[in-house]
Amino acid sequence: MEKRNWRDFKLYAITAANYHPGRDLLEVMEQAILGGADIVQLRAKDAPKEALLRDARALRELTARYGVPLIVNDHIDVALAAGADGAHIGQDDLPLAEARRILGPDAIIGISTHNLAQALAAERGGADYIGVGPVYPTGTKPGRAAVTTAYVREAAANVSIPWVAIGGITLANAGEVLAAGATRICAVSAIVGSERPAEVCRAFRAKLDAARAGGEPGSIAITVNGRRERTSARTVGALVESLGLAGKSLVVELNGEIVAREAWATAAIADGASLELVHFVGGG
Ligand SMILES: Cc1ncc(COP(=O)(O)OP(=O)(O)O)c(N)n1
Ligand SMILES: Cc1ncsc1CCOP(=O)(O)O
Ligand SMILES: [Mg+2]
Repeated sequence: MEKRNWRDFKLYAITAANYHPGRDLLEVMEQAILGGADIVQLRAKDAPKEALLRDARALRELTARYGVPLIVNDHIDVALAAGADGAHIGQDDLPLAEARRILGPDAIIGISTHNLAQALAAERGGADYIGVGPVYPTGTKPGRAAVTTAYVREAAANVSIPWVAIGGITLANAGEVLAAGATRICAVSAIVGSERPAEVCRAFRAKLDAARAGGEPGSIAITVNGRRERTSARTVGALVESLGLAGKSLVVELNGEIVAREAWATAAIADGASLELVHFVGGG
């Protein structure tokens, strides 16, 4: 998969099958991607290796279809075997230099950090991105002390590689995390534990976009009715919603083809897409 622009990610979704019993992992993660998650991590702490590899391969296929990077948590061997884009390691996992040696120079390697000294060490050591957290206490990693938004502020002021705030982040407190200087958010339970992961992701994206409006990382360039615009929407439905046209009498043409209303929710918009939106006003 192409690594182009992966650094522009804004919304990082991590798997956790325990939060969606009875629902398929791929279905949940596809919903997250359709809602605007632009990087996906496979994290399954207790899964046997065989099951982990099976899920990694299935997620590889799914994420490649949407051009979304796939990261595997902890297991460098599974990341390699599944052809993932990279791996995420923690302070107690395989050292960064070893992970880099195994995965190679092009792999995306992320590291968890809990204070600024760790963040600066990760930066010096050649990490591609840093996790900053847990910002709040979270049932996904019970017993871990929260670093609070104080560390988010420190990261915002001092870290120059991409970094993502993680831990206990929900739609209710995301504003506080963004106000502390985060421009990227990672969530597990808030996304995959929701009945409607796509809606939650869209709402996170709206907050991320509102916090840093205009040509920000994660947005794509599209043409709408002849005008060049940037958007974080990845489907026709999300675009229509973001333009305040949901529920209106509308015909949508995507790259010269009319998109049936039933297909709006899944019709993907890629960078460079051209759309015509014809809105019928009044009538009768
Ligand atoms: C994006 C991101 N940030 C932090 C973590 C946590 O990694 P780690 O500290 O190794 O803990 P486990 O996830 O392995 O329990 C992460 N996975 N992803
Ligand atoms: C994996 C991880 N690392 C730090 S906090 C965390 C869990 C985040 O999960 P949630 O978004 O459900 O709080
Ligand atoms: Mg780990």
